Amino acid sequence: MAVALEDLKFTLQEVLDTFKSCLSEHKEVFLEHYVAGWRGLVRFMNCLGSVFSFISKDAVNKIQILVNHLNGENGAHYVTIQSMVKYELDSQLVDLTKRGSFPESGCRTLLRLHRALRWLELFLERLQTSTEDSNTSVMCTEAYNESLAQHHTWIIRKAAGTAFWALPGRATFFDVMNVGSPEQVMAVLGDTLPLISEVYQVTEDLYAQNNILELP
Ligand SMILES: CCCCCCCC/C=C\CCCCCCCC(=O)N[C@@H](COP(=O)(O)O)[C@H](O)/C=C/CCCCCCCCCCCCC
Repeated sequence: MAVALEDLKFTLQEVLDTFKSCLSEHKEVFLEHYVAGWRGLVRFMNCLGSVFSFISKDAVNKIQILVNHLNGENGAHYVTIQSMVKYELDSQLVDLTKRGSFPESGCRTLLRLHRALRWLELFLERLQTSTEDSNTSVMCTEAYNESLAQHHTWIIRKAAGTAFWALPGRATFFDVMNVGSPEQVMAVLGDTLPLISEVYQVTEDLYAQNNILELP
């Protein structure tokens, strides 16, 4: 039986390794590794239960759009996020003010994942400073309200808010990360966070310089 990549067992270490290989020495972000990082995260979410499947589906859909660009005839332009942005803007392949001809542009699709990466950064920051009594649903909701929620419709915010209450407690959450004791989880989080933050910031700066942070 064929098993989808997203259904394989998650280890946080793998995601760490993927984000490590995301940045070139010139701070370019390799799209292939960026997408692989998201695939790892979706695997993690799939371990948390079917209540998250509407989120997972959207993420998988966006990952697939980017993979299609990477594997398409213009794939050479999609090696890094920088080359993708330049190519799509120079070739006028991006809807800049309202949705129209290019609903699957790499720039708008990646922007959605990029905003979600900010949620992840904020959530992991909270996890890293959490204690045994901390509530994962509260941490997740706070991180969401400070980031992604601002870009979502009321109905999505409600659905996401409801799903967050189904998150397992901190101990189970750490188990699913599959890296060992809580101390080891903290150590891996300490390694992971700066990498994720750097990838986020490089992408944010690139989008800001090109004035494409609000693509429809
Ligand atoms: C290291 C381990 C700890 C944390 C692991 C977290 C794993 C999270 C994995 C995936 C996160 C999902 C990313 C979701 C991308 C959402 C993109 C988006 O904003 N899409 C909306 C806009 O798209 P367009 O309509 O403009 O094309 C779309 O409307 C969204 C639909 C689905 C709902 C999205 C809710 C996002 C909640 C993100 C938090 C996930 C919480 C997971 C629980 C751990």
